[in-house]
Amino acid sequence: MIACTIAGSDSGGGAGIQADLKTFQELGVFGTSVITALTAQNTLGVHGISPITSSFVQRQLQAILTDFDVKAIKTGMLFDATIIEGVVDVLKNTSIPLIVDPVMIAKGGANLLQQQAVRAMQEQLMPIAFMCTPNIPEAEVLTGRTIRTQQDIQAAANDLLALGVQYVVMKGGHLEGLHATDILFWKGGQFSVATPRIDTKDTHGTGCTFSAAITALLAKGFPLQEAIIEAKKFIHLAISHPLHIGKGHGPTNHFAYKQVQGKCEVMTHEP
Ligand SMILES: Nc1ncnc2c1ncn2[C@@H]1O[C@H](COP(=O)(O)OP(=O)(O)O)[C@@H](O)[C@H]1O
Ligand SMILES: Cc1ncc(COP(=O)(O)O)c(N)n1
Repeated sequence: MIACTIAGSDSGGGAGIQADLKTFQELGVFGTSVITALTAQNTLGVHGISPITSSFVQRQLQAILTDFDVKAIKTGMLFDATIIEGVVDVLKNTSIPLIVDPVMIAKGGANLLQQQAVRAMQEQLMPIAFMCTPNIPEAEVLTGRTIRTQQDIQAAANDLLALGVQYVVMKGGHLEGLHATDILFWKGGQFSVATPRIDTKDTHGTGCTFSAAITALLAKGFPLQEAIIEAKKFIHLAISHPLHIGKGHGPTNHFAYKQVQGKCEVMTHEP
């Protein structure tokens, strides 16, 4: 099985392209990659960004799609509107499921998406996406809402569905509570997955890893809700077995899922 990630490189190896490829590999999927930007990054923060031109992003993507039978594609850091437009231009005529992780701000505060690019994400990328996986701050930017309550989460998900994306996973890592709960929304329904919240500062790359796991599992042919449950196991195990690498917000442990053979309880709820 082959999957593709379109994202930024994290020299520190915990997020971006590197997190995606490690996750694909651990889940038994062959990973291909389109790099949108280089970041000089470690667990302490982003120390520089060098974007790739939109035309070279397109050239990478075309090289992959003209040769490989790619079963699912994810996007991460897209950096600017020209890159988003270039990616949309290539992907709009394919039927490969596209999972959009609308990466905006690194945990250390650096901007990974220019503000002027939000509109391109809303108006061009979302209509061709199968799924998007915003965290709460990203959902706030994409919808212009303040999100505090369950009603706010539902309203924001409805706004995103109205942009044309078929499924929205609202990630709950930034909310408070005993559990980290993520909710899958579609027009007319929802399904949630939760695991106990872990008290840790090693959360660099959690969002990239979770969306990469969903992408890999969809590429393998998992039904959607099972892919979400298994991806939740992957990220929970990656956070709960920290590697203690670096001096800042450490990466998650991509080895953990395979090492414990996916053993992890996920609470599910479908109202
Ligand atoms: N402290 C934590 N304990 C357990 N799971 C977490 C924790 N923080 C985040 N997660 C999970 O990691 C995934 C990524 O979520 P989130 O941190 O919200 O995304 P992002 O990295 O994009 O900010 C979600 O499945 C979320 O529920
Ligand atoms: C190149 C790159 N892409 C994405 C993230 C966001 O990481 P997170 O998953 O922690 O939000 C990052 N820090 N760097």
